[in-house]
This record gives sequence, C-alpha cells and structure tokens, in this order.
Amino acid sequence: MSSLSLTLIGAAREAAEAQAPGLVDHEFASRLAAQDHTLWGPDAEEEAAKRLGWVAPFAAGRPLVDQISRLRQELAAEGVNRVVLAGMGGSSLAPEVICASAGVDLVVLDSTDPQQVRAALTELERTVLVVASKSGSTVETDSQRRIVQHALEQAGIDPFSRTVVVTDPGSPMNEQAREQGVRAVFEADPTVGGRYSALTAFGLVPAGLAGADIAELLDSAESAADLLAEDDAANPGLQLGAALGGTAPLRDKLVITNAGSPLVGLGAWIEQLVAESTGKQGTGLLPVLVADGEPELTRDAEDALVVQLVDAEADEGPSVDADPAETVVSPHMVRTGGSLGAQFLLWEVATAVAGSLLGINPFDQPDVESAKVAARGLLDSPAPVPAATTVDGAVELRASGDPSLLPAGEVSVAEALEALLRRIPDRGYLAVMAYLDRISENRLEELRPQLAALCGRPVTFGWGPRFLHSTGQFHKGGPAVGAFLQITGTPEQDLEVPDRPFTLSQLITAQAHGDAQVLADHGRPVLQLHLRDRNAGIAAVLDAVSALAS
Ligand SMILES: O=P(O)(O)OC[C@H]1O[C@H](O)[C@H](O)[C@@H](O)[C@@H]1O
Repeated sequence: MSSLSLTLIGAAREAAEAQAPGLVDHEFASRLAAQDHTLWGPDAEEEAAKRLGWVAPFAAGRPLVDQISRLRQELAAEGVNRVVLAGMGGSSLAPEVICASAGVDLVVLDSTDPQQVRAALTELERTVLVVASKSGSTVETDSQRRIVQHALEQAGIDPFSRTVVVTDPGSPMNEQAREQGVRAVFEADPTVGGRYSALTAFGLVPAGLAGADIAELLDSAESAADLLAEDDAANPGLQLGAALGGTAPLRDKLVITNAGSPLVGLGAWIEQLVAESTGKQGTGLLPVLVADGEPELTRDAEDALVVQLVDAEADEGPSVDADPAETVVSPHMVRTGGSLGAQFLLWEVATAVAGSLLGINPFDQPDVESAKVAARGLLDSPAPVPAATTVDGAVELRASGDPSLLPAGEVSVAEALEALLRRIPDRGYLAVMAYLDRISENRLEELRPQLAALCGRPVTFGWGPRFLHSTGQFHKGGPAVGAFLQITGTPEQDLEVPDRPFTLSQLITAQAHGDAQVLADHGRPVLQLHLRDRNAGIAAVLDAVSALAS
C-alpha cells in the first residue's frame, strides 16, 4: 500500500512556504488531476493537451495486469523466463527501477555499445525480448531489436514468437510487429509522454513479465493520487514541486542520493524525468546522482539542493548530529520516501509543478532531437573523424567548442583534463559522458567523485547513448554553464545491425560525434577522449585523474 513521506529543510522549505499558497489559489493540483492543459501557458498548450494521461493511468493499467500475468505463465511453461528489454529513456528506466527494487532480473539493453549488447546475447533458449518504444522509431531500440531477433534466429528459435512489443497505436513499430506476427503487442496510451509512462504499459509489461508485483505498484500509486490532487498547501506534490522549481535564487543542481531507500535506481528515473522535462530555454534542474559521503554532499554550494531518498518506514529524520564526514552537511534539503508507485506519481506531479514555476513546457524535449538529427546525418554521410589533436598512450585527444582546450603540441590526458576543469564557470558543472559498456566497464564511474573533489563543482556521469535521452536535454537546453568530457572507445569486436547500412560501432560513434557537435554549436567546451584500447585507456584516464588529485 502507499506510504509517502516528505521533509523540506532550509531553502526547500522556504520555497514551499512561498509558492504553495499561490499554487493552491491557482487550484493547480485539482486542475492537473482534471488534465487542464492550460497550466503551463499558451506556448505549452498544444503539447500539454495530448500529454496528461499520466495523472490517471489506473483504469488502463488494471486490465494489463492479468494479460501480462497470463503471458508470463505461458512463456514460463515453455521454459522462457529471461526478459531482455530493448528500449531507451522513458521506455526502459521505469521497468529497470521496478525490477531492481523488487529483486527480479531484467536485462536492460539501453545501449548501442557492441560489447554491452553482445554480452546480452546469452541464454537465448529461455529469453523473451520486449521491444518498447512509444514513437516506434528510436534507432537504438530498432537496432537492439534487430540484433536480438537475429541472434534468436541463429539459435534456431522463431524470433517473432519470442518478441513482445510495447508501442503507441499507429506507430511504425506497431504496424511492423503485427505484420511479423510477434507474440504480443501491447498498445500504450498515446496521451502519456515517454518519461511520464512509468505506470502505463511501458513500466508494467517488462516488469510484470520479469515477475515484479505490478498490481501492488498500481495500488500504491493509486492510493496516493487523491492526496496529490488536493488544493492544499500540505499536498506533497505541490510542496516538492515548489521546493524544486521555486527556490530563489534557483538551486538548480539537485544532488540526489540514496539515504536508505529500498528503491534501487530510483535516482536514475528521477534524473530523466526532471532533466528532460525542465532543461530548456536556458533554465532547468540538473539532477546529480551521488553516493554517500561524496564531495557534493560535504559542501554547501549556493546553487545546490540535496535530495535524500529515504525509507519512509524506517526514517527517523535528518541525522544532523551524525559524523559530518559521513552525512549531508547541506542545510538545504528534500527528504522523501515511500512506495515506488507513490514516488513515481509524486515526482511526476512535482515535475509538472516545477515546470510551471520555471515557466517552461515540461512535456517536450526540443534538444534531444538535435543530437538525433546530427547522428543521423553522420550515419547517412559519414564525415571523416577529425584527426586527433594529440595522442597520449592509448588515448586520443580532441576538442570541440573551445580549441584552446588543447593547445598545439603534446598534451597529456591530465593536462587536458585540467584545462577542461578550468573552463567550468561559477554555478557551472562538469558532465562526464562515457559511450562504453556500463556493465563491465563501470569502474569508470570512479572518476565522478574524484573529478567533483578536484573541481569543487557538481559532476554528472552519464553512459552514452542512455544519457542523451535524459540529462542530454539539459546539457544543450539548460543554462550554458556545463563543461563536457566525452569518452569513447574502439570495441574489440563490432556487431552488425541486420539489414541496416551501419554497424553498432558506427552508430555509437555517430551518436557521440553528433552530440559533441551539437554541444560545440551551443558554445559548450567538449574534451573528447577516445580509447584506442579500452582497458588500457580506462586505466590511463583513471590514473590521470588520480595524478591530478595527488
Ligand atoms: O519510447 P521512444 O519513442 O523510443 O523514446 C525513447 C526516448 O526518446 C527520446 O529521448 C525522448 O526524449 C524520451 O523521452 C523517450 O523516452
């Protein structure tokens, strides 16, 4: 059942006190629950008019529970009990957190890295592929689908009998899936945008097939819905939204940490929802996911708001007397906990509220498209990869957007990193964007806290192309205060994308270069490190950062 806790401290509390009464007068909560598309101003009306179905996903979700459960049993009777999910952004992050929190296995294939995708092509005899895409035209998802279906076929298995599709009515994927006669097609609600789709077929189908309790998920969300629709200053949706979007001056770095929440990976889902919804028109909120004791938590920056995800049942409030080295020192904080369904709905409502306070349309993602267009352009007519400005062992170095990052002559990785860190302005941040294998190469994430300690500013870490559907929007559409470290690598073995004129390696390269190009066009400094040998290159980059720290 539902539980929901929310505590606001310092600037978060002041923002809620200042903004919630106005939101109540405006009847924001009840109008949102009634799907009033005028809440975000005239420019957002057209999009909002077709994007508010997420406020009441329950009637459509309930019948799915039995359908999914029957399909799961049918597949289990055939010995098929491993679920591989092909999908990006809103089509993969919710099932990932639902399954991880429930302790059930789900292989999420939200990558175009040949190494990561190849590693998922095991145990095919017991594998069902869920292909999830609202638009039905996302290149990563289509490529993953082709590769897994081809592998099934090569293993002597009818790929279509092992394919389940989740997509919007009328999408190209919908039509194709029906022609192919796939195992099942689940049509999603077209009035719900990707990142708000956690409680629709996009969250329910993969998670339910994998064995998570999706009935309970819907119950817990539904039992929070009435509270979140109340025009009352104590409504946690209004309070959280006001805390996120109403601080003055805006604390636009949301330093999110798990402080005892049993919900595994919720931060990554919030990251996408908040960054993609708000990071536009030169404003927005940048989630920065950190672990206990990391630098962003042990300093009080004037542009940061700490968000602690807690266990609502066990939480005894902020431990202000605890060892300062291990605890949050920020006096400006949001603490929230509760069941996953309730948290999904709470954050969706809060994001809609924050969007209104920030004066943006929280339902579009204008700058995600620009990176897609650039990548498509590079795939259609591949430009020669610009020559490396310099090479340091296994690492090639290039710069975009600010040539002075790499002066002529030999520059080491450490020197280039130092130059990049110097480009971070006041209220700025560094984004590390690694187009590598986020499973087997996750040691690279050690870079994040080290760089944060070095530069004294928040540092985000995103795996490409996954982050393009999340913080990627903020990086290009938000305030121009980011510096960017892009890391790519040559895979040991490439992977063909069946019946497409490119390989996965060509695709991920085009995505990385396309994004760097768009960032540079926006005047952002980008240091590109290409690892000729991935193991040696990762070690070299980690060593360079350690050397800077010592
Ligand atoms: O579900 P799809 O249509 O494949 O889209 C996957 C993702 O693509 C884009 O990045 C959108 O901005 C995301 O919000 C969406 O979740």
